[in-house]
Amino acid sequence: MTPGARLAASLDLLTEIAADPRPADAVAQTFLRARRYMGAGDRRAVTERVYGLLRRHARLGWWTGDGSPRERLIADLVLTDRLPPKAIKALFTGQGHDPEPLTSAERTLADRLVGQPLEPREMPEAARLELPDWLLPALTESLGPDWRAALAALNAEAPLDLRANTLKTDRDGARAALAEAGIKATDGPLAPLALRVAGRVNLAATAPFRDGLVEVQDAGSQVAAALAGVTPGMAVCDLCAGAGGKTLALAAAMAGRGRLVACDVSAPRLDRAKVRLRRAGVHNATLHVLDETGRKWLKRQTGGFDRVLVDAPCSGTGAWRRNPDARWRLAPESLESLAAEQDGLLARAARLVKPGGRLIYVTCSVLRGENEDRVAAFLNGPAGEGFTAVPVARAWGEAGLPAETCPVGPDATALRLSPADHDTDGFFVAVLEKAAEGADRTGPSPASSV
Ligand SMILES: C[S@@+](CC[C@H](N)C(=O)[O-])C[C@H]1O[C@@H](n2cnc3c(N)ncnc32)[C@H](O)[C@@H]1O
Repeated sequence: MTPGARLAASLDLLTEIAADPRPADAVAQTFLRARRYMGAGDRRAVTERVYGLLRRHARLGWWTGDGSPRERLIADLVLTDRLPPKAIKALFTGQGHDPEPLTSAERTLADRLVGQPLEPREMPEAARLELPDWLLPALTESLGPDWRAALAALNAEAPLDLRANTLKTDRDGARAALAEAGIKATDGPLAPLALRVAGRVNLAATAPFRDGLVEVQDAGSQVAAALAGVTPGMAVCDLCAGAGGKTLALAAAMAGRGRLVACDVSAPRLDRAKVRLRRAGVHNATLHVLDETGRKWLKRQTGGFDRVLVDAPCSGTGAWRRNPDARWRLAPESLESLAAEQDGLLARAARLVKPGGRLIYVTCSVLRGENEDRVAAFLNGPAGEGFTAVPVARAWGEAGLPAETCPVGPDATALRLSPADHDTDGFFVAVLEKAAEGADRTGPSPASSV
């Protein structure tokens, strides 16, 4: 494809993303699948341009007066690529697959932006930080004094992290298999099975992926799954399993022994999990769609599990690096309904935990209202009766994670991971233990330390 044709394809994809309620990566996947003629370099160029435009959405919107995808692209070529208007005109020829020539308004826009910075001093803070105005207070309150750096890191490109599948290999074995497939991987942060791949690769086409030696999973997500402290022989329920990212990690920790149940309200997501579990060589997992029948089945499992993982539906603010468009799809009402859903899931999960067992609450949100506040509400309410928060450092050690890498002190009862501080996606994890039968339940209020 010519450089102009790549820009035209980028515009088509951006326009489709703007019109589609699905997340950008799902739209991009469909878009690229329908264009098999595009080579690897073309795909990379188009994806990089479109994701760049999504990461600069508010700033380009400020300069163009919330302009069309075409105006934003023209502004991006001037403000980010620093192309002079003459060079832009040479790309927008209308010939072959190039975009249509610039209109006179578009020429004026390009001329006006020459020499301007992407982020001038007078640009409002929310636009500079690529945030909806209404979300700024909740984010600054949740992220603490370094919130600017935290937000900048959440808008950077994310690396590709893999988890070595211990049902089939170990980290060195996976690394060697990747190297044979031409992929260089280094150790990822915090998680002992994490491998980090430099640059963009077509992992799905490689033998180590097809043979189930590695799975795609952010290192922070690997830590969250590890903190469940699952061991072979346990009964484990992954209540919001989705496409199985954490289910796979739990299965590997169980080494094929014990009972693993993966539930979700979404049948298509569980279908994707089924494919991944098969590829990974997992044979001890059963999947349950939580429709009416599934819910009735689950009710009969009361007190049946050593571990129940609630990887709750959330705002996804911690995963903004991977889904830069997600920030514009959030609404204040959705945060309220998510909190209610999270409370409901915690209550449902609590009933499934055996005495002496644990409930692990995880989100990929950085917002207090979905994290510490939900855990405190649970522990202080009737559903959390008999539960206490386990210190993270204890759960860390029990999970076999090296003590020297534990990011929090001995008393912390919740873990927050972030791109700025830990080089992972943003995650929140709390491990909540149900008192063993006959245990003394008196003691300090467990919620006070969350
Ligand atoms: C954060 S995602 C799970 C990601 C998955 N655990 C992973 O690691 O790949 C949250 C999931 O919760 C599911 N969900 C939403 N409401 C639910 C409910 N009431 N019960 C169970 N699952 C629910 C969603 O369909 C979604 O798949």
